[in-house]
Formats: sequence, structure tokens, C-alpha cells
Amino acid sequence: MPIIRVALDVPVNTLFDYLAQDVTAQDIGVRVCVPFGKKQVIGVIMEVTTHSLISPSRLRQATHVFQDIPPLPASLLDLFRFCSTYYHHPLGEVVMNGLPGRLRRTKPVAVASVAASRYCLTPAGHAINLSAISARSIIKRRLLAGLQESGGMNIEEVKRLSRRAPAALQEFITLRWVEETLIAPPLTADSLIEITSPGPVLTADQESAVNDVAAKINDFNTWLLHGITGSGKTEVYLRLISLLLRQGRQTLVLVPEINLTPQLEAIFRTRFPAIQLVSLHSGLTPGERVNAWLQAQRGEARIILGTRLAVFTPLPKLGLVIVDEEQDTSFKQQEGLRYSARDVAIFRAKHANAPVILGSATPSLESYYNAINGRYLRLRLQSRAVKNAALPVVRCLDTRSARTKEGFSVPLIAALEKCLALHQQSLVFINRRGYAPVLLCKSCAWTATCHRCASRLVVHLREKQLRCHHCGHQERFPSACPKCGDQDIAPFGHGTQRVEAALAERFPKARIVRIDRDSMRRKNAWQKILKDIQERRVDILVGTQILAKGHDFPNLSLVSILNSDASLFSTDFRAPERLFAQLMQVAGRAGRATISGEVLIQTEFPDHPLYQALRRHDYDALAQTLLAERKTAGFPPYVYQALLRAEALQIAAALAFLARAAAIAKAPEQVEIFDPVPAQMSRLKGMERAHLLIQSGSRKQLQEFLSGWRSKLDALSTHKVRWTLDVDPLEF
Ligand SMILES: Nc1ncnc2c1ncn2[C@@H]1O[C@H](COP(=O)(O)OP(=O)(O)OP(=O)(O)O)[C@@H](O)[C@H]1O
Ligand SMILES: [Zn+2]
Repeated sequence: MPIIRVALDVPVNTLFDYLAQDVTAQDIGVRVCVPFGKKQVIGVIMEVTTHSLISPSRLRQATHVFQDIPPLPASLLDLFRFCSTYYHHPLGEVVMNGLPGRLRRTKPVAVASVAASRYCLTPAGHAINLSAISARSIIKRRLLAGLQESGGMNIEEVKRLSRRAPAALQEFITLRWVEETLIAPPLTADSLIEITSPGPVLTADQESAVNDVAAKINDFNTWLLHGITGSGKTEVYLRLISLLLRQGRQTLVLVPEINLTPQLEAIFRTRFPAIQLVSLHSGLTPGERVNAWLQAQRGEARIILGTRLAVFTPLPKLGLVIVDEEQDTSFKQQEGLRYSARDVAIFRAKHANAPVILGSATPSLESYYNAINGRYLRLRLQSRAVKNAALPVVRCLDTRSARTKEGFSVPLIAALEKCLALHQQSLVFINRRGYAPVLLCKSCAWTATCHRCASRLVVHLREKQLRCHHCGHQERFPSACPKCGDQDIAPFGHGTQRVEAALAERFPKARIVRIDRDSMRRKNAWQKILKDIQERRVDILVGTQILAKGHDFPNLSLVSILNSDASLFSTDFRAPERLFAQLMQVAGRAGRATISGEVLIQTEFPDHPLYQALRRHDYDALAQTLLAERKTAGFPPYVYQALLRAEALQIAAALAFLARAAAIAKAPEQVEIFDPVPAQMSRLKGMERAHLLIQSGSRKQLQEFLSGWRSKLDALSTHKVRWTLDVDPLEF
């Protein structure tokens, strides 16, 4: 009987052997149910063979081989293998965590029920009052409420309400309360071309970028599309995608934030109305997700738009990969398999022999370095795309000399006032949510800290709470200082809520909207706000970096930046790069259309090179300076790094483990191992954290060393210590 080698979601880097009847090499990539200990678990067949190191008498039999969907394609299995090798992470975990939740259950997916239709209330349905339905018809009530709240459901979602909800749905359809709309039907390759609506005339920069890539559209190259904010990078993507559509191929588009997907999705859908586009992000229901994934696997979905996890979508006709805002740190997963979706995307493109485009106004220094040394091909867009739109004027407001009131200097208030008078929109950027970052006792200097993390609790005044932004811990706002009993405790510093309150007081008539993770929690909150901004029902936006990225607000003329100085002097060597990117991004929201823009930065360090470069919109100057510093200090991109992270209840245990790990390392000369140190965030969720930095000038040497070391680490006893390897770490 054939033997199958199965990837299982267990933290050991090995495949598991089972006997399976009638299985052939054709079944590689198929899901199987197998006994594991006393349980039945799901796995994926990675190999089919005839011999095993385990004696035949001890081999167990696979319980079930699924035939519900086609096998995972070999290219996806190769991608999983690459990630397992490069990130030194158990293959089974890589494979299983790369699959949608529905494919990880020990039962088949109901492909027949895969939602192709959406059910929405008709005007008649909307007019029905819940109370009009008998209180005993619980299911009908629930369904109606569900349809009202969601604005539309697919059959999966209906079923989740109740087993009998589909019957109620049928009844509603008969009553004409509900109508069914088909989600775009599949198309044949030839019918695609004519359906794209035309775009604007390209700018000269856009045209040459499109032509350069188009000339090599069927070859692997990594292109860095370095275009200033508002230069029309999206249009370049659209033109290239349309080329690929004509070849009947698929494009994978990765974006950093789930918030960005609806906007981009709308742009793509308008341009390619008849094309199957699926969008993959954490906001989908499990049914929607597996459905989108299967459409991609069948090659029906031609454009796959998604956040980092989408990099693991099966794409049989992959022809182009786009990573928008490639510098964004959200492409890096910070737990489990710590992969960088951008880097994995490059591997994918290479494997598919397809071009990959990394787009940004402020590329990561790694990508920039690769572009200047010729490993990547650089495309530049140097002017704004909309006719007569220019980059905003950037000025620093020196807060050493000017007094501020509730965080605002007099000139800034005046600028906001002027904007309001002109009926233009302004944006106040402060990258800290909550009311104030610190709660301070004025008599004994006590500050509120999280008992689980090495962090301060943030004041959320409206909710009368203190919250930890690292672990989510919440507690009541104390009435007196717990240390000295004094009642004179007060919020210190500013967050978005406080800025919003101050503005509301200063400009009582202005329509102010706060945009941060707290205000965005409700479903569809973002779409509603975007609409309000676009339709000019908002005067002042107050927000964190959620606002900074990629959005196009044509009526926005003033951007002001508060409290960015702290990041100038961070211990993290990547902090200046990130701050600069963030400020360039947020500054880039101003003056994108015909009205001109202005950016005001309140700072005590107006002469700092970072602000100087920002004033001149000079990314290259700053990048060169930072690269020179990195070279001297021996930091990436001049070296390659990995971290061995350890956490334990006692810091001593974590450090001791790391010391033992270092002792067995036997690193070659070209690989340097540093001493174990506590992490920058030394305590998180009740665990003490430390790490060991390993670095080398050669990626190959580092990788070879890590492979050997990883198996020795597996053999170390790790009493009460949890450890992981982080290759190309971004956080320390
Ligand atoms: N060739 C063109 N002619 C006229 N308008 C254009 C052209 N190309 C793009 N635009 C418009 O320019 C604006 C900015 O484009 P887009 O949002 O793609 O910029 P971007 O390069 O992605 O900027 P950012 O980095 O700030 O996100 C959009 O409103 C877009 O419709
Ligand atoms: Zn905490």
C-alpha cells in the first residue's frame, strides 16, 4: 500500500507517514484526515512513496482522503517549502496556517454551497418593521435583522443564523422582500479585453514606467516603482494589469491595510467591471474567504487583492505581482511564521517567472539599496499626476519659541481657521490614540502602568478607562493616586481623543471626525467616513497613521503634524526611516487635486535633517544619509540579521536559555552572535522577553548556520521557555 507523507499543524519540523489506499502521485496536495495520538487531525499530502523509516507494523492508516476540491498546486507547495526553509519554521505549521480556516477542518468544504449570490433587502423589505413579524417567528426576525444590519448576506451567512434560515429566506424572496444578485460570473479569457473602461492620458513618467515593465512583462524582475505621493502609481498598476488580463493571466495585489482594500477594490472594479476580482483580508467570513480562495485556485479570479496573508493564495495563472506601499511593516507577520509578505511575494514572482512591482513614495531602505545597486530595476514618477497639482509646501512651526495651548500653537490654529473659512478640509495627524498616553500623579510622580507589560496605560477619558495598547488590558480610571492617595492625578500628553476635544472646543461649528483604531472598530465605519469626507461633510480630520496611507482626499489642503519629535530619538535604528515615511505619506495627502496644499509640523527641532529633507520632499537625500549611518554602524541592508526570541515568566530563565543556545551555536567566522539581552518591550502579556541577535554580511552563510543551529535548538531542553527564530526581524 502506498505511504503518504503528511504535513500536520504541529511544531515539529517533520512530515508524518501514513498508509493510504489507492493514493497516487496525483494526490499530492490533497487534504487528508489522519489519526494523531488519540485525535483525528487534518493534514496535506506532501509526498507519496513506498517506503518509510517507520516499521510497516507501526504505520497507521489515513482515515479519509478528501476529494472535495482539487489538490493544492505544486507551486503553492513549493512556496510553503521555501518559507519553511528560509524562516526555519516547521513545514506542517507553514502549510496548515497558509490555508483558509474552512480547509483546516476535518470535514469537506461544501463547494456546492459556495456563495455565488448575495441576498439584499428590496425597498419593500426595508420597509418591513421587525415588530410586524410575529414574536414566535424567531428565525424570520433574526434573518430580517441580519439583512438590515449587514446590507446583504450570502448563503453561508444566512445558514449561520440558523439551520432553518434558508427556508425563511426563500419565503422572503417569494414575498419580494429580498432579491438575489449574482456575484460576477466567470468569464472566458477572450471576452475580457473589450470590457475594460479607458483610463486617463498617462503622464510622461507613468508612460515610461508602463513601457519599461511592459517590455519585460513575461520575465521575472523586481521593479521598484518609486513615485512621489499623488504621482499616480495606481494608474501604472492598472495599465499593467490590463496587459495581463489580455494574456488571460492573474495578478496578485498586496496592500498593507484592510482599510485600503475597499478603495482600491472600487477603483479596480470600475476599471475592469466584468473581471472577477476577489479581495482577501481579515474582515471576511470563513465562507467568503474559502470561496475567494477557490475562485483564485480555479483561475477564475483574475485580480486577487489582499493583505499579507493573500500571498499564500494558489494562483495557477500568475503573471504579475504588485506590492503597494512596500515599506509598510504590516507586511511582516509578528507571530508564528514570521514571514515578510513582500519578500515572499518576490520569491513567488521569481518562481512563476513573472514581474513583481514594489510601489512606494518612500521605499524601505532595503529596497532602495537594492535598486541603487542594480538588483532591482527602478522606475521613477517625479511629479503629481493631476494637472497643476503640486507637492505641498512644508513648514516647521518652532514650538520652543511659540507657546502651545492644548497642543496647538497660535499659527497652527490660525491656519486651521483659514482653512475652515475657505471650506477646505484639514487633517491633524497625531500618531497616538486615546486621550493621553500617561496618567500622572502630580504629587508623587506615580504613573499608571500595565501589570502585564512594560508599558504605560493610556487614558481613555470618555470610557473612564485606562487601557494597555499592547495587551488590551483595561481598568477603571482611579479616583486617587494608588501610591500616595493624592487626588491630583491628571492625564499628561496628547492623544487623538484629546486633540479632537480641544478642536471641538476651539471650533464649535466645525465638523470634526476622529479616525483611529478605536473609532474604526465598527464594521463599515471606514466606508461611511470616507464617503462623508468625499462628499464634504467633514471639515477637520483627526487621526493616526491609518489616515496617512494611500488615500486620495481631493479637497484636503492642510495637513498638520503634532508630537512627532519623540520618534527622532528612538533606540530603534529603523525609527527615523519609519518616521520619515509616515510623515511623507501624511504630508502627501495635502494638495492632491487642483487646490494647493500646505503641511505644518510642530516641532522643537526644526533644523533636524529629517524635517529638512521633508521640507524639500527629498527622499533620496535622507535615504543616502541613513544608508551611510547604517553602513558605519553595520546595520541592514549591509548585514543580514536573525533573532532568537525567548520568553518566560522569569527573565533569568529566558536569558539562561539564550546563553545555552549561544553556547551550542559554533558559528563560523562570518556569522556574529551577540550577547542575550532583554527585548525593547521587555515584558508583554505577563511574559518576560529577551533575544539573541545573529548577523552576517552573507545571507547564504547566515542561512546555512541557522539550519544547523535550528536542529540543535530543537534538541535543547526548554523548560518553561518559549522560543522562536525571526529571520529579517523588524522589531527588537
Ligand atoms: N494620468 C493621469 N491623469 C490625471 N489624473 C491622474 C493620472 N494618473 C493618476 N491620476 C489621479 O491622480 C491621483 C493620485 O493618484 P494615486 O492615488 O494613484 O497616487 P499614488 O501615486 O498612489 O500616491 P500615494 O503614494 O500618495 O498613494 C488620483 O486621483 C488619480 O485618479
Ligand atoms: Zn499590557
